[in-house]
Amino acid sequence: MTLRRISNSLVTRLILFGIALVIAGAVGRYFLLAKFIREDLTAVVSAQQLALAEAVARDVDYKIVDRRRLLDRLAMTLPTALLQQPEKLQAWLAERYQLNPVFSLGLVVADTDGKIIADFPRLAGRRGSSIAQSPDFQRARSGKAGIGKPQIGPFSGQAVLPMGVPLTDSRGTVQAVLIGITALATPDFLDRIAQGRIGETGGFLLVSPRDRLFVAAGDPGLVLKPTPADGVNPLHDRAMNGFRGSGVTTNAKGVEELSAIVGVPSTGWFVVARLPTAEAFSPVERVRGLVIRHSFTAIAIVLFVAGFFIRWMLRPLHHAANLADRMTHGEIPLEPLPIVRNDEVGHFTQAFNQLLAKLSNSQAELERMAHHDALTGLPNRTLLADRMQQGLARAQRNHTRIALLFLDLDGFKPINDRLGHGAGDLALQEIARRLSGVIRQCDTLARIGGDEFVLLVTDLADPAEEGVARLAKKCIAIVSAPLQLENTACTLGVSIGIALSDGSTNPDQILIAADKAMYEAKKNGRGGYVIATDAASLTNRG
Ligand SMILES: Nc1nc2c(ncn2[C@@H]2O[C@H](COP(=O)(O)OP(=O)(O)OP(=O)(O)O)[C@@H](O)[C@H]2O)c(=O)[nH]1
Repeated sequence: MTLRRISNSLVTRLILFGIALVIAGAVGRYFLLAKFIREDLTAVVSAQQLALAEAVARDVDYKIVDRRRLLDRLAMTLPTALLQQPEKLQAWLAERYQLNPVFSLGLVVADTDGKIIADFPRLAGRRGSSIAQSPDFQRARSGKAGIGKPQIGPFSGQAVLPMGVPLTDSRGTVQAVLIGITALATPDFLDRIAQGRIGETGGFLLVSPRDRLFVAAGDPGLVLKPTPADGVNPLHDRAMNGFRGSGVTTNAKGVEELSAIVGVPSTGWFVVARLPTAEAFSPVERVRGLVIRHSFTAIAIVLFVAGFFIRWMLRPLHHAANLADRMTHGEIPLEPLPIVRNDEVGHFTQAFNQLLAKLSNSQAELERMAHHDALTGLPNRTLLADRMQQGLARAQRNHTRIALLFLDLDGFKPINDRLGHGAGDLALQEIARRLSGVIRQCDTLARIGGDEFVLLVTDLADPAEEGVARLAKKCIAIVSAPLQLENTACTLGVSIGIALSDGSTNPDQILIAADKAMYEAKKNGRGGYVIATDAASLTNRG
């Protein structure tokens, strides 16, 4: 099979069409399915992230509020008289600290000048030092309680969160400042941020927008580091400006993340629950992989199964085309093709068979027209020649003789002239019918001209002359019987020339001899017959 034939093949085209459909379906599924799943996952994962961030933010808020309340209570209950008695103040702080050590790096009291007058637990160098320059001290000194900036503590060297509250006398005058300091790494403080994991690679961040730094993070290296500059992470920028909610963004390290942002009311901070989209949307990639693998499977099915199936479906068509080819080349006779199935191929084969039948009928009709006279339906000159050939051959083989009776009507022209051509046609048909009635089945009556008929008689029994003479008389009698044409009685006659042959002559010779004899009969006065006398010469002439 040549490449061209393969490329033109219906099977090849159907298979390619099937593959194209599979690929189109796969591409559609690859993009649409992935899009829908990603959208759905975004909604689901965002809701989960928000719930997680919400829980963590509430936890952080609770711990901050708890500390602030404790600090406020301590400030209210601290007797101002102790401010003048550092040792007692120190003992008072120790007692409170031991009762509730949430301020892991201690409680500190500074006088109005910023000098630390008591602290517990004691840290080297803390007592006696000045924190006058600290904004947290200054805020509390001015009468406002508040949460300070997360920072590295100057005495502990650890990341800490200071909280300050003013100590006032009965008139409301600030007498000192009480500061509680919590190490950010204190257990059960921000550890849900530091240790919390979302999925395999996600986690939490705690951001202070006021201070533009990370308060806590899953990555310890980020703690107290400044937040990214504006423009680096669009979602972070929005969060810094007050946005709370979820979205997909690319972080400072270039990783795409799905992040949910929830505020911590007591501090103005916000918690970020983040999960890289590569992990959040991993089902999308799995679905894509699945679609691609299934597409290959589908293509394999189209190639192997559909390929065989289509070949099987079209095999009858292929077979029918082969048979039709062979019929065209004459290798097998024209005959109906087998109808294998009642499908389109079967329908096509049936239509072909009907066309073939119609062609065969037309061919048979043409054949008949080529060998018969249209007016009378009798064999014409061509068929007569063929029959003569066969008759002569048989006579020679069987040592019998044949006779050719050349009949020319007498008085036919006047019928035409008087009654018209139509009546003449009717007369010719009636004569043909009458003559057909007197001949044997094996003889041939032909019409070879206007009013000329030839009767070929084979297998003559001896004496042949007597037999043909009887036949000629019978023909003369039957033709001469009156005719009724156009309600007019008419009479015709016939002159007959007869030639006999033993089979050694050719058809033309015997026809010429019979024709000549017919002219003799005409000359003799019409209505009779003449048997060619030069039968010997007919016999002998080659
Ligand atoms: N109606 C009809 N006439 C035909 C047909 N073929 C030939 N003829 C006519 O038949 C006539 C034959 O002429 P003739 O042989 O002279 O007729 P006739 O009167 O029998 O004369 P003789 O044969 O000499 O006895 C002519 O007028 C032809 O035109 C035909 O198919 N139908």
